[in-house]
Amino acid sequence: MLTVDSQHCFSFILLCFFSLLCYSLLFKKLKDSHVGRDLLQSPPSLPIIGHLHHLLSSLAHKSLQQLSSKYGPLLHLSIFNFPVVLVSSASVAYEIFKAHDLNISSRDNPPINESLLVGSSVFVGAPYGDYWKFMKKLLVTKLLGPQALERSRSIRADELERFYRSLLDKAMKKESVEIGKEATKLSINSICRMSMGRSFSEESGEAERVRGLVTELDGLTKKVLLVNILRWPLEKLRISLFKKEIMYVSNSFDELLERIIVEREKKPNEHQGTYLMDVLLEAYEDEKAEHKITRNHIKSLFVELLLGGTDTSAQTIQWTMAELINNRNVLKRLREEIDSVVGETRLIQEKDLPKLPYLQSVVKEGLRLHPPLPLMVRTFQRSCEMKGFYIAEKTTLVVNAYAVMRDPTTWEDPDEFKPERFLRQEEERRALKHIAFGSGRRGCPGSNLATIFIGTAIGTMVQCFDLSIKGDKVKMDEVGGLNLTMAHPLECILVPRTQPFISNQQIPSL
Ligand code: HEM
Repeated sequence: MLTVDSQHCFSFILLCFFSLLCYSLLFKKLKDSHVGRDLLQSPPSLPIIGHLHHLLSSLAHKSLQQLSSKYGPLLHLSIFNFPVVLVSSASVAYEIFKAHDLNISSRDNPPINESLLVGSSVFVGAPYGDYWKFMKKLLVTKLLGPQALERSRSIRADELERFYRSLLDKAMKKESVEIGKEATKLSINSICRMSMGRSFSEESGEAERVRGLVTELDGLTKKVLLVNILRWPLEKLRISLFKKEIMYVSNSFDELLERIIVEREKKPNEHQGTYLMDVLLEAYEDEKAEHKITRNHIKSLFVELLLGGTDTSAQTIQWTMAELINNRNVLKRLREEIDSVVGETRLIQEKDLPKLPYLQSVVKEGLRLHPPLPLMVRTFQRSCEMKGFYIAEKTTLVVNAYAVMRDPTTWEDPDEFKPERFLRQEEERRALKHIAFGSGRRGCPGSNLATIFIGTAIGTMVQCFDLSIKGDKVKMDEVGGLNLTMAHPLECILVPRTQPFISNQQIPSL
């Protein structure tokens, strides 16, 4: 097995050219059962690598958006002869998620079996089947469903207050605040306490280490996507792409999570049945459990929760605050709503969110313009027809959520930050134009939690502080990667606009 890392990537691509030339001469295309049927339109491509260069481009979602605005919302791409269907409009996304949901409810695991990030133990990449159903049920009942969220409300209230106090402290010292960093702390601490009953210690440096690993993992997402999409040709050629980098981050998480698991195993009765971590450990030790799980299954799930649940919310908080700073009229209206509903004597909390429709619209609009995961990848399990076109089994599906949510045929002024659109038009609220959380049975199970994180964090900053930045406007450039990240992370000086609040937790009637 050949292992390739980033510095050798260019030579690797050259090698691939030659190897795949031989490969495509020696092996037949996947299947020819579509002969005589209508095939999707395919934009011009390069020899052998096909459309791979669009996915390798620094902003893949934009490169694919340009392709679709020129050639149409439903396209056939090929990568080394392996078929990919690209969806870029709300109407096609609607059809695919409604009519083909079961058929596209799997993603294919890439073949670094031993890795916690992309190996055989992952949940996000697990095929739709018994293991996925077992884990999804636990995730919903123990962490992300409405009743679980109700039970963990006081943890989030506590962490929101810690977030507020940290901002207040920096405001008093006139220190600039990196909004993304503060938001990451809020979401990591909340998710860890909600799922394991503990957060990582700041004093021992453990918390900083975890944030560092989440950032490294974030930087790996594009490589992970490539490994995913190139899975079949790489397997045939027995090449393992980016293995060293992926295994380094995977091993670091492994070490950290093993320590936590051993700690808990020493005190088996301390949290029995309370947290997701303990329920999983009970299932791991129970010979008769509904589904036999391994230690790696538990570790992989926690790595996925840390990545999928924390950076996504933190990025959205950062982008949306940047939009508010650049659109002062929206900020003014939002502040008026919060002042009139929450007042100036206590800190906003999540129970206020249903009474704050404009804040909810601001969150939706932030996610519409800046979806943290702009490309969603699935696999067609069986061959099917879509809009009269034939799609072969095992075709990779890429839904460009970024293009769908800026599609000028369905959104008025698609590139403008206009939260009112969600208040004004009933039609705008309908699902599937807004697909920041995906859709169907593999859609994001953390959407309610994410909406709470984003709504309360933005609400706190708008309610409690005036924000200023260097220069007139925040620069809104995106940086390459699979996640939609700000090229110039948002830094603000905060000035308190309310008297410091006493703790919400001490007000029993709230
Ligand atoms: C702004 C925040 C978030 C965004 C935009 C987001 C977006 C997404 C998207 C686009 C998917 C893939 C959906 C699809 O293929 O249809 C996904 C899957 C997932 N998300 Fe989220 N997410 C967010 C926050 C969270 C949170 C807070 C959690 C949990 C703590 C979470 C856990 C997951 C999991 C476990 C999956 C995999 C689901 C499966 O494969 O069945 N996400 N998310």
